[in-house]
Amino acid sequence: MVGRATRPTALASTPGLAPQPQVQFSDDNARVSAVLPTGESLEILLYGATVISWKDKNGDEKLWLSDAAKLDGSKAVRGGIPLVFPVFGTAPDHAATAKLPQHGFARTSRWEFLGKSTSESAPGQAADLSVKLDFGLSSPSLDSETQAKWPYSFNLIYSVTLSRESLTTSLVVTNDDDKPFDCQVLLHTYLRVKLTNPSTPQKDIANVEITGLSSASYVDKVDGATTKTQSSALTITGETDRVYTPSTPPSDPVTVLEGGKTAFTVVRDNLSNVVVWNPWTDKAAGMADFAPKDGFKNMLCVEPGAVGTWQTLEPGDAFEGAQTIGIGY
Ligand SMILES: O=P(O)(O)OC[C@H]1O[C@@H](O)[C@H](O)[C@@H](O)[C@@H]1O
Repeated sequence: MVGRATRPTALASTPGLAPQPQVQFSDDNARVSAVLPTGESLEILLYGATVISWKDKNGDEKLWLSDAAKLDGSKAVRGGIPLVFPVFGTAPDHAATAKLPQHGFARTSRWEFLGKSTSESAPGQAADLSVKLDFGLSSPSLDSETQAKWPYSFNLIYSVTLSRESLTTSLVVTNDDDKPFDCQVLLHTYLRVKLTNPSTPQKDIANVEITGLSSASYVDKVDGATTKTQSSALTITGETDRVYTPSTPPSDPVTVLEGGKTAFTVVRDNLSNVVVWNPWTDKAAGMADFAPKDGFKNMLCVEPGAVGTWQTLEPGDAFEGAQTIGIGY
């Protein structure tokens, strides 16, 4: 296991040599943050290992976080990137997970910060660093109530890598038990829709288009869980809650366009589903931690996951899934 990292890192200097740029880093035992020498930054709560902020070099926030999100560990965070494990939604008909709350317990458990590592994008490119932050959660650290509801021995390692143009989040689930277990995982990413394209009159979700899902089948959760096929680019014009199973390789990006320009690309690794969610007016109004109430116009959840079926992990087996979100304009 990687040791705990030390507190704020400053520029390193060697007598006679110019200081080498380094990643600024802090850990106050509740949240961990990192800033690259080039200005990009990241903030992660230990509660849920929830990424709550990701900014580009200009300080522009890339993730949507509700103004009313609870950040004190009393409720799953409304925004950022909550982690869904071991069940997506609820599964009343799946005996082993039936007792768990919506989206499982990973997003409401306190994770351990395992450490950080930095790397150069290319040898000798010291100014072009990326940083990887690792977090862990395993069965003994769950509260007794949750342990009773899901009595399996498991280990989760969640790695969040910030580089100049992208954010990668990767989850490894290991079965440490002597019996198999079933699980689902999902990276519940709230992208911020901000439209900085000056030629676009309406600066919100009305001008967003999602490509890369054409011809994918999906379960439409707002239409009685019927299965449909996406015919063209997806636009958001009302409550949207869909579980896509693209037939294209996970490395083919799902692209979020704002006013015709690429705002985000989402590439999956070993995750066969993409959930697209926007609560729209009524659902947003019904969520106490959703603010402002018209915030649905500035957010879009694009959630890579493995949720269409159960991943059955035999003792000692591991499952790994990841997303890389690239920044467009
Ligand atoms: O309110 P929660 O538990 O954070 O869930 C938010 C949404 O998460 C999405 O992933 C689900 O598809 C939706 O059905 C759900 O409403």
